[in-house]
Amino acid sequence: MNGREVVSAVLEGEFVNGGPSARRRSWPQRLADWWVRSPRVPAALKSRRLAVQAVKDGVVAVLRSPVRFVGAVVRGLVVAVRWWRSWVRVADYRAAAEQSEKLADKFTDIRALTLFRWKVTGAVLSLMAVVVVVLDLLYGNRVLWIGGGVLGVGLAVLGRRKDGSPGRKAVLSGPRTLTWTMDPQVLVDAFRDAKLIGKDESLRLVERATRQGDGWAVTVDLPATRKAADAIKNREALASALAVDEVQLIVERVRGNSGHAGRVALWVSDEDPYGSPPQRTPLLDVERWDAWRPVPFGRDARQRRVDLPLVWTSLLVGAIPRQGKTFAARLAAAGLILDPHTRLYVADFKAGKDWHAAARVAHRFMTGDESEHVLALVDWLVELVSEVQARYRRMQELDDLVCPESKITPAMSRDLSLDIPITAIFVDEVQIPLEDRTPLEVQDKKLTAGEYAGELLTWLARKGPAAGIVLVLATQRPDSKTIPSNLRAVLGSRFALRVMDWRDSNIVLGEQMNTRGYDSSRLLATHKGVGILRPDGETTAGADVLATTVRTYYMPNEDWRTICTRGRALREAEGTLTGHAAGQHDRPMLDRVAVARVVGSVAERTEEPEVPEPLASVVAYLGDDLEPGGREFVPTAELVTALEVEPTAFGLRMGELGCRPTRDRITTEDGVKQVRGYLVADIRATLREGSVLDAEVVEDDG
Ligand SMILES: Nc1ncnc2c1ncn2[C@@H]1O[C@H](COP(=O)(O)OP(=O)(O)OP(=O)(O)O)[C@@H](O)[C@H]1O
Repeated sequence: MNGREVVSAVLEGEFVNGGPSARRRSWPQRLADWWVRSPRVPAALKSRRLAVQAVKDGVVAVLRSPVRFVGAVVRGLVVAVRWWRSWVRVADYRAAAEQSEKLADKFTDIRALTLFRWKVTGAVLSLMAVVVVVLDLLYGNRVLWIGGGVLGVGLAVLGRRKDGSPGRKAVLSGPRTLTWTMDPQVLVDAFRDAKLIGKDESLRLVERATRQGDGWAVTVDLPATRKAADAIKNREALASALAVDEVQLIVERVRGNSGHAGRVALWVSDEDPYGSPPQRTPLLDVERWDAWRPVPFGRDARQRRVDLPLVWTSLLVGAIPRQGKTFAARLAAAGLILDPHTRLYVADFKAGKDWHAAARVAHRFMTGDESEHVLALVDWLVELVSEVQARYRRMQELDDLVCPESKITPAMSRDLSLDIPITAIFVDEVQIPLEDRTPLEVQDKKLTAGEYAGELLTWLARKGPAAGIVLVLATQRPDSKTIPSNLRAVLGSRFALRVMDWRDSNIVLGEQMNTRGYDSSRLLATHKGVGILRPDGETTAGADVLATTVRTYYMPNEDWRTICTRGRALREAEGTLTGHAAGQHDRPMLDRVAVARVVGSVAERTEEPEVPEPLASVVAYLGDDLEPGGREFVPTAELVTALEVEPTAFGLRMGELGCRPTRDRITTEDGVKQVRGYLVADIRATLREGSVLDAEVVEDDG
């Protein structure tokens, strides 16, 4: 099946979702809707693709039936012989005698019975032989055929595969990888082994395994009360049960009208989906791009295109060195470069060659990692803050037709007379300016250049997107000290390539993302350019998909240069080449005092005490449950598992912070139990003492 079909299969679950307009629908639409959703209508009648699949399955079933019949007969024969053996040996009587240690007493009885059963066997066989010979003489060969046929069917029925059918289980069952495509029972066993369903529970197959792209796809319904989200979370256990590497297994929820909270779509790739050579960016084939369209970013494991929306959001890229951060940030830049109506600010603190070509198109450009560069960045940010304020003032003056909300629109961004183009600022290795300790005095307040840059960036990420400012920050050090939590909380899209551990991954992707099954420290070092993308808003994978593993397109320097040259030519043609690229090296005109005042007032309001770990993780984990009316009690075991912490150290640290555990009753699958845990009211009280509750609610961007 080709790639386009794969995408449409996924979108099927996404788009049928009715908005407000879906309320008043005509009856044919409602009938169509019912048809798609009804469990009574066979899946094969719901779509052309499924019908074709059903026909193919039918043909395969017919072709395979002789082989399956012979298999069933052989199994039936084995079952029959085993049964006869245990009968003739009087196995049940013998076992009972053995158990009650009376085997010696009963030995004579058993022997007599065995002898008798042998005789019965001999007599029956002789009788059957005589009957067959006589019938054969009377009616000819036909009897043998009919007898053989009846016996074969009988044995096949006895040997058919069914739950609990007798037979030995192979200890080494060979590669399980593809068996499940033929035998759904293997899939059920895998879900059981992965503890995603109970021993007595089963799965409902929504769609049989079908070939999609370079792998197999199957959709199943979990039993009632089991959640698809848990299947996603425990993908690794499932991959182990199916005997594949976890990068080969994609588990997704099916949402919308044809999905529900317990419906899971699985896709198992034949081989490492990121093992093949990377693809080049499709932007190379286009003359120009529209910044308002999501930028082609990469492909997921199933080779579905993943696009990244940039306008109205901001992006944080984090990873350990040499994993492809700069390459990823450049992909985002490439889309904007090919739109002549965007203005670019590029600050390359990596000070390498990677960004060089952008100097030809950027309104402001610098490369270097000295203090002077950090101060220059601060100036740019001050300039942008004034610009954002000026834009809001200008938007207020515009009539409702041009500017319906206090937000930039595509038409406004392209109107040269308004002069409010989409403006993107790219800062590579943003940890360098953020950690800079050059002293600054802003409005009589002494602070470092790093702190001020952090405040300005936070202000821009918060206020800028609606005014057309796009922030793209890449960092090698995604720790909480380097990127202030206030700043992280307002960066909408995140892309985490490989990092050192799950904490760093959560810092880039958002609190608790590891417990939801997204941990970029699990990515392989050899998989360069592969990362977890948590986009802001709708992507091609659908608005409901929390995050996707993406392999970015490969855009080496030569392609990057081509795109920058093309971007320059477009700007020259449109008359939008400005600033650095146009040879104007003037320093920005700055109203530092006014900017310090607006940023300072926001910064003061948002300056909140940090919640220490592990309390911060507990708070993030509890989320809304922390509010009054949420949960009253949370077991320690649950927290320890969810946060992946060492229990003793966790208990000690929580104690130091003022949270003492208590015992309470909880209802589990095995009945009511008394367990240790924390009262949520106590956690709330501890936070309030440190007056940090509000702070963390802002910070909890997960
Ligand atoms: N999508 C991709 N496919 C294949 N290889 C890639 C991809 N993206 C990046 N790479 C490779 O990864 C290498 C490192 O990329 P990049 O320079 O972007 O890393 P970085 O994370 O920015 O490193 P540093 O932290 O040192 O700045 C590149 O040389 C490139 O060859």
